Amino acid sequence: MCGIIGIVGQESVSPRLYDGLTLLQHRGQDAAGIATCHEGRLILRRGAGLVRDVFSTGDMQRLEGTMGIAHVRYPTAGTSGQAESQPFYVNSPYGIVMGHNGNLTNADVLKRELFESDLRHINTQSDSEVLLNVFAHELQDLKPSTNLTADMIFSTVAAVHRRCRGAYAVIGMVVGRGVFAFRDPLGIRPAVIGHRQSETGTEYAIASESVALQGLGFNLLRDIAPGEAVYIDVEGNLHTEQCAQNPVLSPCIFEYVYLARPDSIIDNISVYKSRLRMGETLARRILQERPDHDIDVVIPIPDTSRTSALEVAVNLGVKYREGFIKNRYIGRTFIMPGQQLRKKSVRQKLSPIDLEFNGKTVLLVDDSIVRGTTSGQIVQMARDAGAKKVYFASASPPVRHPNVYGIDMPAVEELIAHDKDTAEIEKAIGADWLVYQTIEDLIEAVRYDKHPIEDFETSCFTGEYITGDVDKNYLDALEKLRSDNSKRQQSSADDLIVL
Ligand SMILES: O=P(O)(O)OC[C@H]1O[C@H](OP(=O)(O)OP(=O)(O)O)[C@H](O)[C@@H]1O
Ligand SMILES: NC(=O)CC[C@H](N)C(=O)O
Ligand SMILES: [Mg+2]
Repeated sequence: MCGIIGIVGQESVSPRLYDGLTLLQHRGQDAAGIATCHEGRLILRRGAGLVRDVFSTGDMQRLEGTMGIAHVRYPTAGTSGQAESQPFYVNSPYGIVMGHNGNLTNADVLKRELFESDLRHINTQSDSEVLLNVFAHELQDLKPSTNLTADMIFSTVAAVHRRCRGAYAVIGMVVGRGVFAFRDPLGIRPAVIGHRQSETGTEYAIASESVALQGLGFNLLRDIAPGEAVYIDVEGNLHTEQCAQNPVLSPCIFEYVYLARPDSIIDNISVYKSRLRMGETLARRILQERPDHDIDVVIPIPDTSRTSALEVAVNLGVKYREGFIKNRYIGRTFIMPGQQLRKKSVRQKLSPIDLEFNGKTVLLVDDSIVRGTTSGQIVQMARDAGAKKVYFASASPPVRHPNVYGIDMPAVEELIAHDKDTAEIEKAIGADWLVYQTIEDLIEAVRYDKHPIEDFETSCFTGEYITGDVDKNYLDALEKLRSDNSKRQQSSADDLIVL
């Protein structure tokens, strides 16, 4: 998952793009970029690091213009360095920049086609550069005149849908012409559009999550529909069109479990409320398995599990206590690159308040157990703080399968649950008792009350890949390329080339 944002405004957009990126920082901590357009020129600044580290005051002054796009990156392809930070740029036709959230599952085939038939060169390992070049090729293929129309953008997106597989929520800008955005035909990754009235006219913004629009003073209009494209021309006119043959809204359920901020609304569902309901269904399950439990206190593992843990406590009728304090200067652990860094950061990030553990039977609640990096260490920390017994509950089911749609969990062996049943995982993380949410309850908690979402992308829990093109060969190749081990080797290889 990455974060995307774009604005067509009446006044300078770069300060707002910057602020928007900080509101989307939880979606990507590795790299950031902003591209603006001023007097027919493109201004682009991108680099590795957190938003606050990438842009200097001087950069912000240079990023002039009333139209622009921006991106925060959490890589799922290629490396995490500056060269693959986004937005990407191609100079023809018109000059296009693009930022992408998601992951293409047919990037290799497309890359070959681009080279052999479309005569385009891809210079990185990033699938997003592939996506931009497919877009540019298809737009070029329309033999466009100097007058770029909304219909030409829509025909191009329709062609992108025909060629690309996987997940893509995209923000792009055509230099001097306008900003466009689109979502893949399954709407796996989120994107919303909002507007605001300024003294001189209407401004539009598009972002991965509504929290970014809200924070910038835009009113949420709606989600971009799966398969739909949106184009806001430089005059500020909004054009929209459905560009897919058979769109079926199937958002990634992990957005609700962990990825998104709780104060966002995705596909008309409040992430916060879905997490509260996850707590309710999890408590129901706990009571089914242990009607006569002896839990003294429910303790969340900050940050993301707080909302669900609160509702677990309320529904069990047990005290809720903040037993771990989070160091506010450390980011999200799960999206850090490399297991060593992730492991080290758990103890730097969380420290226990001993008196909440001492002599008590505690129920620790987390939103998910993926590699088990957090849960294993946290159970030990609870014991070291004097807990009598340590129970553990996960607000989502066991993560047993790689994700190929924009979450970097490529190697099945790295997932703690891949070859274990619940009793074995319980043992591996050192808990006295472990309970998981079921997939049925998770879906019920997110969908709630007959919400019209037809399907969810649930592959990391179920192994069912909704795009229908992910088989064992694909997963084996992905694992070879992107497991922690191979990434370590790749980055040392990169260093050699640079030297
Ligand atoms: O089993 P693991 O591989 O450890 O992954 C799961 C953990 O990682 C995430 O926390 P993270 O620290 O990334 O972010 P948060 O502060 O938003 O909870 C998630 O909330 C779990 O706590
Ligand atoms: N997590 C994402 O959305 C990643 C986008 C893209 N696949 C990249 O690696 O840059
Ligand atoms: Mg967490």
